[in-house]
Amino acid sequence: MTTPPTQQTPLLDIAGLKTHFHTREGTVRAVDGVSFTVPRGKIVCVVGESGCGKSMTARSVLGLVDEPGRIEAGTIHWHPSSREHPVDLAALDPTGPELRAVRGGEIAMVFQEPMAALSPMYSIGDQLTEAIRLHLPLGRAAARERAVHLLRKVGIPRPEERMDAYSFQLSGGMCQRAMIAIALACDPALLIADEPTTALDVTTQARIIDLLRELQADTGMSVLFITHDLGVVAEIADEVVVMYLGRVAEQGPVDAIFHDPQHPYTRALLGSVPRMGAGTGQRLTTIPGNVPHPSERPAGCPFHPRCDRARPGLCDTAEPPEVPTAPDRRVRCVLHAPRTEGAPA
Ligand SMILES: Nc1ncnc2c1ncn2[C@@H]1O[C@H](COP(=O)(O)OP(=O)(O)OP(=O)(O)O)[C@@H](O)[C@H]1O
Repeated sequence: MTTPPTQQTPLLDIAGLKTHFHTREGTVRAVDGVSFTVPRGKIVCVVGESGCGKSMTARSVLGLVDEPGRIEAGTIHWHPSSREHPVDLAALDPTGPELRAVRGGEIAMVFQEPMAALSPMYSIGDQLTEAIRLHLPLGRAAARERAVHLLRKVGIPRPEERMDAYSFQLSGGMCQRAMIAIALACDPALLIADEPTTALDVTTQARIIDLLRELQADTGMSVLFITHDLGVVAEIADEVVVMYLGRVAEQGPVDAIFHDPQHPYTRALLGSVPRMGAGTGQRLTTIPGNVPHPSERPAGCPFHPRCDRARPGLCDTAEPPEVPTAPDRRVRCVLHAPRTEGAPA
């Protein structure tokens, strides 16, 4: 029996994903039981402090986890409309042809450092044309025409001339636009953007965010956007996944997360950034301490040593399950866990 995806079928469905690194010092549980979905035509932002496992979650989707890391458990169901059946990307050989075809063809990725991601040895046009011809059956002239069209689409002025430029002749913002053009070369159903604006100045950052929003609306693709910056989340997200130490602390629609954060970690993150319209007298707070290394995960809820609402004897003993608090929201905190003996009212 065939099951073509409907608009309600998630494009990407990550369930119980565990990606660990087996090092000489011990096991680093970088991603430790992450579950969330990316709906069709939506922008999902994964947010959290450095080291929470955001990048490793994204890299796991594409089989780009470096040694000694590997996916230990979980599924990553991928169901674009071009496929009748979903495929579990976690079960594919990361170096095999099936995942290679998905990478860059059905799912594209842009990274933080556009200068480093582009080769200084080849022109922008050559790199773009190669990306197009790798996945589409186009001749040289047609691929070049598509390349110029893509450069224009990502807002690069005089695209015909820029085809011959090298990355070192372009600004950081222009390089990131070129990277986005390469990512769009094959009309991906999903674009994974890992901190794509972090290395750029604030004005350029805002322009790239606008561009990604426009491209998403224009093409209908989904975007999985990795960032530590809640300002960026507010600008671009439809849905938000808040990660802490390899797990999802809270997830839900962007308005709900910003107006009614339910996990103390989300509240603390929001308390550390200025809010628009809140005036000049607003008090910003910092989250005490640092994210522990995953190999030194605290017992119980991993956030409890930094949490202003932690209950001794409860939060430091058992980690609460992730529970729904609304049809489209989930949170992993004892404050929202089903009542158990000894739990706070
Ligand atoms: N090759 C590796 N060997 C061992 N541990 C690793 C390796 N790569 C990443 N890690 C660990 O995995 C954890 C998660 O890393 P990840 O890059 O996903 O975090 P992140 O939330 O994306 O942070 P950042 O914003 O700093 O990139 C970190 O504690 C990191 O030290």
